[in-house]
Amino acid sequence: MIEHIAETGSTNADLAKRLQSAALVREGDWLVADRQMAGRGRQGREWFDGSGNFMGSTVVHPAPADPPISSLALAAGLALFEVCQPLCPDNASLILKWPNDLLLNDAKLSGVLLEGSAGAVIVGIGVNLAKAPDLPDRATAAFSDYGPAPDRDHFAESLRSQFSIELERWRTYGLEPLLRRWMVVGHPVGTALSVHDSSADVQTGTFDGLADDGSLLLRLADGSTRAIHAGDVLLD
Ligand SMILES: O=C(O)CCCC[C@@H]1SC[C@@H]2NC(=O)N[C@@H]21
Repeated sequence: MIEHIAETGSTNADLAKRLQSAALVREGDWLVADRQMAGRGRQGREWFDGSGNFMGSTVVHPAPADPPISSLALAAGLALFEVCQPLCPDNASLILKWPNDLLLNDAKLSGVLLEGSAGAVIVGIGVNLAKAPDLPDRATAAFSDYGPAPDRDHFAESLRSQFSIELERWRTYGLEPLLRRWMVVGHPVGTALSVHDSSADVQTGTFDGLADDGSLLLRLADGSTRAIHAGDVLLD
């Protein structure tokens, strides 16, 4: 089920509140907002409130036999990719940047924020359908830069359905097929990139594939490889 809300602070915060008050938040259900006045991004950043954009959150209740929870980030990215790829203009390229940002012609089209709450994981997704924010530090894109913006409600329904499919695959078949698909639609091996962590440390190198748990393998200048479990990746 998709619940619509006209205006809120953050759909992630709304679901966290419900989980903390022991309200039942069912897996597969989504909360989608028309406006977000305090949208949250990764690493403490704000998420732009773009009217006509998709801004929504859902919940995953981890089961004991599930793959590592951090790998949900990759499953969410794949769901987004599969929904957005058919909407892409022919003259634009769409790739996943680790772990789950979509880049449309190298500019950020969408973001995913995973937050833990009361034993559940909240998966919040924002997609620039109708408007991209002007950001000082990175290029952004919206589908509307290339043609008419996709219908938000139709998009929400496609994403709800595809996310359920990816979640089911993640649970049933584990990470191996997911990682294989990610390698097809993500930035290629050899891509020069830098990883910025929350303490402002920067590591540079080239992409050397994904480890079995979904972490990013970074090849450093000295030829050694380091597994990156979290951080903000910028492609050079
Ligand atoms: O920084 C990122 O790339 C992640 C952005 C995630 C934004 C979405 S919009 C819906 C949900 N509610 C929030 O407050 N944030 C997420």
